[in-house]
Amino acid sequence: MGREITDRMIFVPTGEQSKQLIIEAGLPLGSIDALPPIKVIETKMGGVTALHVATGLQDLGLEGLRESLDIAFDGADEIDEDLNCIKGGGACLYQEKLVATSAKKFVCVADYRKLQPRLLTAWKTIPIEIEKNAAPKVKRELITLGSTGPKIRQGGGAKAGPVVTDNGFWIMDAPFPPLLLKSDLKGHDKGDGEHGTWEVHNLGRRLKRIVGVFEVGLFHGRNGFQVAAAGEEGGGQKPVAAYFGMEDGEVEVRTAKEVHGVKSMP
Ligand SMILES: O=C[C@H](O)[C@H](O)[C@H](O)COP(=O)(O)O
Repeated sequence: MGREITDRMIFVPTGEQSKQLIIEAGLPLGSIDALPPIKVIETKMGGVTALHVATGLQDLGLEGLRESLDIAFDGADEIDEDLNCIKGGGACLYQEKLVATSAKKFVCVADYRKLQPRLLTAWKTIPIEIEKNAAPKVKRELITLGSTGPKIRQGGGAKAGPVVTDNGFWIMDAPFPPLLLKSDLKGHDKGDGEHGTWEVHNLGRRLKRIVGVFEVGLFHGRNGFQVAAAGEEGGGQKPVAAYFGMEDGEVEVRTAKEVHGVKSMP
């Protein structure tokens, strides 16, 4: 893509690292809270004509709507056969989820080691962003839900004490047994933790309900195709496609099988 095209695009980062990459490449930098308005309205106030774009105070008055991103690209720590993802290995999960769900299409790019039949196969923990005062309570609840030995991520040699995210929160890495897909569910096991097993979507929703949890590093539920088919704006947490760099240098592409419209899912 030449400069004549990229200069007319806006690049929105998912964290500090990608922000620096965009700046260093000289690409137009945008921000997720400043996407262009869908329409510009002209109004008169006190005889003065003003262009009311869907920004700032107009948005607080819920009068404006912003454009969705056309496409979001990101990596993942693990991806299963249904394109559910674990993200947050680099502690950036919230902004990544914000960008993915603001994009009509989220495309995942990863190497072959990230592709596993089920989540929590090679990557053993779910990164969960938490408010630090809630850490003991969140840990207790995670253990109740079946997590064995959830731990607050430490900065190691780079920082004394816990890793602090871009949002000022901590990361709790929670191990769980490998997560089931909906197609795995049979008999009495609903994948709701009762039999020691969780289905991805069930666990993602359950973790998000814990008070003190800011965001969960499971990307599950709908993809962008399903959001569009439901007549909604924006995107889903799951990628519409994943590109895997294989060991032999080839690229394997997996595209989302679910394209039907589904409402009221994350
Ligand atoms: O917080 C970090 C993100 O979820 C990354 O996308 C993920 O950890 C994969 O990173 P990488 O492609 O560098 O292995």
